[in-house]
Amino acid sequence: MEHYVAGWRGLVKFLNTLGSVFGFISKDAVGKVQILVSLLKGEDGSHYSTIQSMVKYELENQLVDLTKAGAHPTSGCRTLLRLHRALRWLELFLDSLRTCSEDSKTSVLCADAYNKSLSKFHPWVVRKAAGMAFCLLPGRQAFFDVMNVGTTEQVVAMLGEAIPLISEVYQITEDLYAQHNILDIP
Ligand SMILES: CCCCCCCC/C=C\CCCCCCCC(=O)N[C@@H](COP(=O)(O)O)[C@H](O)/C=C/CCCCCCCCCCCCC
Repeated sequence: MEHYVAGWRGLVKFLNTLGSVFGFISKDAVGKVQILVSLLKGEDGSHYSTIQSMVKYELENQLVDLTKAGAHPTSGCRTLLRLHRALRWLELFLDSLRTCSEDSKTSVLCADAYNKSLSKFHPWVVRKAAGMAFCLLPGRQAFFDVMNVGTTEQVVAMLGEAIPLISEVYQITEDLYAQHNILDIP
């Protein structure tokens, strides 16, 4: 969990460099990361050291609203599920950035990745706001420059190593949530 949270913190830091138009996205992600950090550092923190232990603890102690929003709007399982869904967007987006041609539009790549993943969980107003923000994304080269990894070839190689790890984390979480039937926490 500590590493999961650290990963998201790094991503949010990157997002914040893209400008205030992404502030509403960053704010939501920061809020969710903060909830997980509070749980991890709280008095029951030992139960939050892994995603597996969190799921077991919260389900065994009825700390998750399973069918309708109720007493546990900030459960770890619910909060992490939102970030988990966003991780699929990230995986798709990074993979398209890695494989696209130099003149591809990042706004289109980002929107495609979003439409294939996260968008189905968002209401109309969030989808519209996200779509508008995507139009203000910098070009592929600017993305790569901010990453500060080196030449385009080096960034592409780095992404080639990172994406399978993101996919693995995504799949392990997806399987765990499916096994406990908690992929639809409201
Ligand atoms: C070389 C490229 C590196 C790319 C690095 C990208 C860094 C991205 C960092 C953060 C991604 C944002 C994560 C957003 C989490 C959204 C979680 C969510 O779905 N929340 C909604 C549901 O929450 P509840 O209401 O149920 O608690 C919430 O309603 C969402 C509100 C904000 C809008 C979310 C839009 C998400 C768009 C994702 C694409 C981000 C675009 C970034 C462009 C780089």
